[in-house]
Amino acid sequence: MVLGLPSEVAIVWRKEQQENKRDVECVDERRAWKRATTNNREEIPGRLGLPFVGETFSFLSATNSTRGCYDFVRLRRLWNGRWFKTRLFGKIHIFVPNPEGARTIFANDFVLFNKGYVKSMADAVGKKSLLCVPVESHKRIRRLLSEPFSMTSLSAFVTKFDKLLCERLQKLEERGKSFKVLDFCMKMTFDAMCDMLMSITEDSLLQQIEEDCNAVSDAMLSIPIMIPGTRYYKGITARKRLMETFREIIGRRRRGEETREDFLQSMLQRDSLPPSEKLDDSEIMDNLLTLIIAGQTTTAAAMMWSVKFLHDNREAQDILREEQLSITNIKPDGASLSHEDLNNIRYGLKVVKETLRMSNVLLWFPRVALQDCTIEGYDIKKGWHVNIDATYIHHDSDLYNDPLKFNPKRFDEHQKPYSFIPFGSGPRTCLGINMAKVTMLVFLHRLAGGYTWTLDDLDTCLEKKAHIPRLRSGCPITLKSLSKTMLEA
Ligand code: HEM
Repeated sequence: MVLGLPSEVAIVWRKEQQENKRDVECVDERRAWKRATTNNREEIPGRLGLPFVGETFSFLSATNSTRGCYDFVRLRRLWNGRWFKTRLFGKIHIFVPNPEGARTIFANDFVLFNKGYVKSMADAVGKKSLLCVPVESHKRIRRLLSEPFSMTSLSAFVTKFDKLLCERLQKLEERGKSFKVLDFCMKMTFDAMCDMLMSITEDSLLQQIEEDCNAVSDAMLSIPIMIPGTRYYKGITARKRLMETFREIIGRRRRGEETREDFLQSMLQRDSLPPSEKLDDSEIMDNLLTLIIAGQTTTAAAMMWSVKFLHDNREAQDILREEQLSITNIKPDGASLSHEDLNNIRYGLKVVKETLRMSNVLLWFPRVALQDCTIEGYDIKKGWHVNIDATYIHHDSDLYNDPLKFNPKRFDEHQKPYSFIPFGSGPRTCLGINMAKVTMLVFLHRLAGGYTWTLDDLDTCLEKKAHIPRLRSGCPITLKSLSKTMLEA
């Protein structure tokens, strides 16, 4: 296979996964035949390897390669069929490959399944984080956090994000130099989120918070030993600094020295309400940190993939551009994008969905079985890790015609339930789903509606040691304003 041509699909394993599908189906057929003829309840196949170690080294090796950690899953499926088990870091893992299995898990979240408790994660983001709290607190905290993320509450965010984006894109175009889309989107999403959450706009403070958030994020899946120099140590120290900063801001607001219209203010306004209707300070602070970490890298990676996919698919890019121009052409020059305008970006929304389907920002969603149970006829033991394999589901040719093709129009039709799950589903559905969508829509609107771009590095390798698939190159592009492109044409 020749790599690196612009017309090619970005990631090798995607293509290979598809090519391997027939082989995987053969393995599945043989197993189905065995099941039918022997009348035995079949075990999930797979290699557990040595106690504790299992296949951990193969997993780490895939994670450390430019093919990304999903390559580990792809290969095992090829050997074992669609359902397989493996042992990683001492725990048995099952990868659940279909919408029916996904539905069973989502529908029983907190009852039969829960997120696995990882000590380093709770230490880093905090025990009161949505990612770590038990079911009773989760319901309350989630309800109270949700309101500022509803579509109607995001209007102010849309206007601010649009303004910031326009300024920064214009500067980059005027400079005329190549820049990495990934870095640009990481900064954009981080700055916009800190503004929306706590009205922080000062550069030096933003930089400090970003560095600390990155350290916390790195510590989330590290070995929890407090030795100076380790990822865990750096993360915990960064967390302390962040909590101090958040505490100071909360203090200033409480003393009336500062009032803003932002997420934090809306939480503090509940101070006089009964405990069930408000968050305490540690809940507020842990979740401020959680929102930044959960929202920044995911959204930025998706934005980067949209640029790559649109570059490789000129037809989709042209349709998208036409739609954006039809919106800007009827607005006064320089007018901001309103929340209502976003409702008219219909093709753009399909581009967002297709980007999320193809890029699988979160490759799989991990859960632990709280008791013995069955999923799709397979016995699952208490303590096993069951991973909803969104990547496989999103590339299954039984669910998506020609799944490797970037084809936003496929979303003209409704998808089968649980076959499109980039934001998960059930009680743990992504809290930032609306924010992620509007961020991507505004970005696509301004980028395709104002510029053309060249991709300056055709390398399709993935970043090493990353759990979110991102191009190793960072997707460098050079912008040209549409007016200049038209003059030259
Ligand atoms: C394209 C961008 C995004 C994607 C693909 C994404 C995806 C997801 C997924 C799949 C889950 C559920 C995981 C599971 O079931 O285990 C999730 C949870 C979550 N997301 Fe997002 N997310 C994105 C952006 C955001 C943003 C912008 C925010 C916040 C501002 C955010 C905050 C959260 C939070 C707090 C949770 C945990 C919810 C809970 O456990 O109740 N996400 N996200």
